[in-house]
Amino acid sequence: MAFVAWIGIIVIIWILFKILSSTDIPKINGLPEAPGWPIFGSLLQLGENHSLALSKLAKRLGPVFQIRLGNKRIVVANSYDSIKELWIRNQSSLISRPTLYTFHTVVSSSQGFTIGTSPWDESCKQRRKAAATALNKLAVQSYMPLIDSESYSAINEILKECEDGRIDINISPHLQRFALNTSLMLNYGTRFSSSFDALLKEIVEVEAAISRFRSTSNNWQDYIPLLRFFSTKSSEANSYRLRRDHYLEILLGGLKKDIANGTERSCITGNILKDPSAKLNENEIKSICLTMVSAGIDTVPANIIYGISYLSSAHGQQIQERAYQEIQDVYPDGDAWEKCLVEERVPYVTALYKEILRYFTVIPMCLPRRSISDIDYNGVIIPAGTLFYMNAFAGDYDENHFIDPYTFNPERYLGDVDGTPHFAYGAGSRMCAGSHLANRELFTFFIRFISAFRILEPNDPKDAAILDAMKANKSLTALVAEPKPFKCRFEPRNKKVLESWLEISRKRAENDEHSMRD
Ligand code: HEM
Repeated sequence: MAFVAWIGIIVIIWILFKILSSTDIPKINGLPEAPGWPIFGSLLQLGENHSLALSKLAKRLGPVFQIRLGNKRIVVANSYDSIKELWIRNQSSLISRPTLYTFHTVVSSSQGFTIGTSPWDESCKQRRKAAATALNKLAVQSYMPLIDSESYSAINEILKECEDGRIDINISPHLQRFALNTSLMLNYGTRFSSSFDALLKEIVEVEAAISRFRSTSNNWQDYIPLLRFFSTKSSEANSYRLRRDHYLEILLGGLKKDIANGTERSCITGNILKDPSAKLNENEIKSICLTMVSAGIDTVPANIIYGISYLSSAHGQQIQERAYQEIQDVYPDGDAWEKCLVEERVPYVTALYKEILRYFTVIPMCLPRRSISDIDYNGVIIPAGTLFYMNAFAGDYDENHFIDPYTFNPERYLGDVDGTPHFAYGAGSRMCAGSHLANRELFTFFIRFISAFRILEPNDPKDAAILDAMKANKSLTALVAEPKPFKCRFEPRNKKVLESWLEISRKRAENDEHSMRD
């Protein structure tokens, strides 16, 4: 009898073990698997820094392997070639996105999903199309006056604060405002006039918090349904959702009022709202607004801030001098300030921002995908419905593709460059829709900044920037890297000339303002 009882207990334990270790997709035959525990899968091994932990596993298991996180089975790609194979050659299969509990059920329950978090369906297709039209080359050129006035105002503020390079300053607030204003102007035709505006602070804080709910490493309840009963995350996420709803209402309400009064600026949402043929309903319009506000809010400033942090170092100063010389060679008469708005003709500065994008890869674990059809990967059949994670940081530091990847070297992007220079914008069918706009923002900013200032190390060495991309990230569990605080000095190269450039941009912004009101 006792023997039968023991058998019964063993069978129950075995069944429980099987249930707790089961996954949405069964084990994929032929693909290496990372070790894991019942219930948790590999969550415990991955810790806070998923990108780094997965890179270490890849050394043992090879560039592509399967991993179990709670009850989800995920295929992870960790090398340049494997990402290209899966994300680009199989892009029609990898066109969808998964829905994850925290972000999709709690954070997004009122304003809908952003484009970047929407599974592929007819509505997502329409929204992506509308966003892509509003972000194509021609459209982006028409937004350059905004980038002109926003970069003018950031540089003007820094000039006022820098005391000709004598004091150490923290430039983050100026650059966050630059990026946020650009997003808000593009989307709603509105802007903040001071870097310390309360609503600006609110938006930056809430978007950063929501970015943490979107990370692959911070939300165990996405993978372990049992935790949803105990987690305090849901109420936290809910409170950020309410705060976000509040400012989105203010922004959209303001634009609708401006349209009613005929005082609106030309902007993406305004154009959609006024276009009777746009086949988008209210929720889809809100989704696009949410996408535009959130997409560039942390990614663009993170790249600019990291870029400046590197340039302030001893090695960065050599890079600055080379960039300055190259700008002088193309524009010997000092008209780079103006010409950068209409053309991208300084290859070294283009190479510089590409290297910033690669070196800092501010979304180290790219936004997740879900496959909609089977994929044959080197003879292994990965079934439709599988989750895919791109370890973009690992791809961008792949020694088999990039020579000396840990060295910051813009020259790697001079001359003939592969069509996929890096994975900072992801890749394939759902690659970043705003990459052209972001590139233009980065180019304009660095041309103007390097023409305006010598960026120098701080007087106090303890405020110096950290140059290792991973170590310089304050928030490893967030979706988007957050630069750790640092200070540097800005010495105007030629104050008189700089003031004359600033005056031209200021006058132009003022005229725009007047012609809009007339
Ligand atoms: C340097 C700045 C930026 C970086 C590093 C960046 C990076 C990314 C990445 C990694 C993705 C996911 C791509 C994938 O799954 O393969 C993405 C998606 C997206 N980004 Fe960006 N982004 C930036 C700026 C912007 C801006 C300024 C906008 C628009 C105003 C924008 C709009 C979008 C949209 C709409 C998607 C979703 C695409 C889709 O799911 O179909 N991004 N971005």
